[in-house]
Amino acid sequence: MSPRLPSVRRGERDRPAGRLRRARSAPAAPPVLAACGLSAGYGGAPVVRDLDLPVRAGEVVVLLGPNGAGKTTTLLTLAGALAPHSGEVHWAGAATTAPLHRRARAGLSLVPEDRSVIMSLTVRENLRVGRCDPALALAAFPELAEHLDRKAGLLSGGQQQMVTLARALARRPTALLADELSLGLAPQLVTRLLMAVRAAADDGLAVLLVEQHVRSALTIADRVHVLRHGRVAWSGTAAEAEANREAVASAYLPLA
Ligand SMILES: Nc1ncnc2c1ncn2[C@@H]1O[C@H](COP(=O)(O)OP(=O)(O)OP(=O)(O)O)[C@@H](O)[C@H]1O
Repeated sequence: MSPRLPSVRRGERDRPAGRLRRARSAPAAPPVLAACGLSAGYGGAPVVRDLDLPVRAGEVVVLLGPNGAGKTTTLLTLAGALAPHSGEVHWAGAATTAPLHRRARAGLSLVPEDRSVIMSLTVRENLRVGRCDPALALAAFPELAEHLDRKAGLLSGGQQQMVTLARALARRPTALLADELSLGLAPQLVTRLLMAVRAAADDGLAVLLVEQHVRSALTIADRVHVLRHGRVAWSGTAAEAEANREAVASAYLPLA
């Protein structure tokens, strides 16, 4: 999918950014999850290098970048699905090498790029999988209530993604890592999913979001990192990203 560049003109405020993003004035808390000098990849050569990326309780950090920049690799390494080549992942203030299932038990929720609903199960059954509290899932997405007895395979892509996200949120995680929630979805659904993520962050969840849908992601982001060729090419607050759209967009351009 082609990246959607942040091309909104200043002053064009047809999105609910101001309402979705909470005011942040408190001093920075220690991160729940952090990449510290992290390099990672597949086999010998690292795909991402020297990443420093803290994610704090109550904030949404968005990782942007062109195809192949290393966003998913970063997410998988932070989640414990990939071992770092060098550097460390810190969880709750200490370095961790725990695998994904142990990080999940400790409060990390990963929403991978492929919607992980079980198609042959009903929505109700999906919402009971993996220490999930169905009542919490329905609190996040009340619109799923009318589909509880439908097989997940019969839902639309957006509804399936709601089930995936509802389940992830209903495990009461302390950190949520989500890869391309918006992939292939209509803008209205993207907004709905991102609003649920923002609400969870406002309740204290630490969120790292990989997104191609830049404009939507900026509506809920607190901080933004742009990856290019496995390195951070640009970092700043969401307000700075909005004010420096050219700098952010240039990370998507091919090298001269
Ligand atoms: N399982 C794998 N084995 C080997 N190389 C991989 C594997 N997965 C990804 N890569 C390579 O690592 C690089 C970064 O991929 P990654 O998926 O992290 O990028 P991305 O920024 O998430 O891209 P996209 O936006 O296209 O999903 C790419 O060159 C990709 O081909």
